[in-house]
Amino acid sequence: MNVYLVGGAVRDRLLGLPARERDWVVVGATPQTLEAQGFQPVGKDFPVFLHPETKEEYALARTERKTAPGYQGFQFHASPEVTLDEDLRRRDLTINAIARKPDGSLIDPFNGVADLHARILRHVSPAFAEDPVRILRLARFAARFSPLGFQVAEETLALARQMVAAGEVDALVPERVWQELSRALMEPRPSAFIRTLRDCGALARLLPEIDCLFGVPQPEAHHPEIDTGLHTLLALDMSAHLRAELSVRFAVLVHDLGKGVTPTAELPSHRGHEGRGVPLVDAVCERLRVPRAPSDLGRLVAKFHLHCHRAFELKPSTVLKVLEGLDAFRRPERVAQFTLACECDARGRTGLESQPYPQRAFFEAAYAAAATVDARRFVEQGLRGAQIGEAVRQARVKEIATIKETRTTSAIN
Ligand SMILES: Nc1ncnc2c1ncn2[C@@H]1O[C@H](COP(=O)(O)OP(=O)(O)OP(=O)(O)O)[C@@H](O)[C@H]1O
Repeated sequence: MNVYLVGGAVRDRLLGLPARERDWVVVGATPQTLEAQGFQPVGKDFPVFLHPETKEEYALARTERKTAPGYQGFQFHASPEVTLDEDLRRRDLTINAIARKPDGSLIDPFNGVADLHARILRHVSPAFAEDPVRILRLARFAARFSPLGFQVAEETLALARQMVAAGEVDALVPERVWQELSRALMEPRPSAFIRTLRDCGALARLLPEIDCLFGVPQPEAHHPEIDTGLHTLLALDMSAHLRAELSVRFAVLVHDLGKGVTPTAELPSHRGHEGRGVPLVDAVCERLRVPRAPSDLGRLVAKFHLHCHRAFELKPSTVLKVLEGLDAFRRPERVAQFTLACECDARGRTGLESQPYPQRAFFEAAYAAAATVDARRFVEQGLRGAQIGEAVRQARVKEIATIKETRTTSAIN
């Protein structure tokens, strides 16, 4: 049997990037041969084994054939007769289909090295069309590698377009879409994921609420970039620039969905878009089965982002209402997440990328002050039931008012 290093580890080393997980492909072996050598089988769908010591993944060379739409519709064929070329042929991109022998020499039947040098994301073979998740992977690699100058090959985009037109992406199960979307959001340029999906028509099928933001104007005075879709992309890349966690990036993606349903007669103004956005965020989250933390934050940022921008104009009681809306007194981490998403929104505008966003510190300080109010004080004073809640609220408002005053005074000084 022969063993080759494949996939991301080979690609990233050629790009001079830090090493990540190593995947191996085994040619000329049976599951029994590997098990006899101490490899442990993992997963029931794939012929994959763990190395007895390194615990790295070794997959038997395999071919696969689509039998039905969707995730489960694949038939794998792994046998000692499957060649390395056959295994590489069913991989997604040429840059992911380079193998390295233990002696360091490369086997590169699909010219992945040339595409690495030319900075091209190109599909390996027509087999690409058999699994629609490859479109999402393509877009995700664009999000990762476009800062290095990578572009999607025209022929790959054309193939992706055909797949979308044939209804292929409609068969994707929500878990696979969310898995790719959530990974793509964590890449250095998440906007390239959305752009690639848009370029091949997949965005309209998977995230129509985002797709319809493109071409929707906003007031130029607030948004020099004008287009709502473009603003969303700028805000998203800002979230990557500020190294935000997943929930924040997802919230940034969906914060302006309400602008997609503004009545035409009201454009370019979007009065009330926050409220209109919430049910759309719900729809996306339900459809893609988005986990609780990002979906909750997405809803909250859609609903309250203008409050954050206007922090200094708000009455202390309104600041408290926002904090309560965030459930901040039980979920304190929400304050930093919410305000960071709002900063990405504010700085995700052409020419305003470096502007300061003091609203964040203000909200944090207002929360910290309000959180010092201790209900026990009012119990000791003899208050009962609803009276306690009201006293706590008033004390919190007072604390926030003090913060507001100091912040305003220091701004004047
Ligand atoms: N759906 C797929 N279709 C075709 N090939 C795939 C698919 N998923 C994975 N591969 C192949 O398996 C390899 C390993 O997959 P994996 O998802 O670990 O990505 P990777 O390229 O190692 O990148 P990452 O850096 O994200 O781990 C890929 O490089 C690719 O060759």
